[in-house]
Amino acid sequence: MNVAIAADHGGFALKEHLKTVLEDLGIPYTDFGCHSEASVDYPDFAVPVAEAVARGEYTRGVLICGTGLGMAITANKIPGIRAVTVHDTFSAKATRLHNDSNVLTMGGRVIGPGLAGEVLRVWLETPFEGGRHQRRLDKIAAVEEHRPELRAEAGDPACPNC
Ligand SMILES: O=C(CO)[C@H](O)[C@H](O)[C@H](O)COP(=O)(O)O
Repeated sequence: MNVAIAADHGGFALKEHLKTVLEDLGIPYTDFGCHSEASVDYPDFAVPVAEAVARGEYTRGVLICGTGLGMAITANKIPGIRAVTVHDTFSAKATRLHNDSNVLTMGGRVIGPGLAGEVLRVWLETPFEGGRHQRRLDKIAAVEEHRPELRAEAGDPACPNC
């Protein structure tokens, strides 16, 4: 397990705290920036982290902006990325069990450091359940790959022309 972490200015302070949580958990990480509260653009940080996770260089990505939303929108443009914005531990557990999410985003203007650290810990420690959930992830991958034959094989009723 290793983690790529990044933030924009709205998430900088929370990123710094989450790095201490990763250190306490003994999980190695790389900080992709930013390195201050000076205004920056979140896509410039979401894309390198998402691409590094998609290439398999990191097991998981963690992206923090003001809300977590811009980071998630951007990261989900990268094939193979399942980025989720999560601010509670129930969803953190569920999205790992069911979605095998590989990028977690949070908002530094939304959540405090204590709960954010707990969300991160639960998200990192919960395994993917597989089974029926893998079938659903296969359908997402088929859409992402623009491969209607995969959607047809998967019996996707939302793809009537497959
Ligand atoms: O992308 C976002 C919203 O979906 C993030 O919260 C950004 O951090 C935010 O938009 C930055 O806003 P700012 O006014 O430039 O600080």
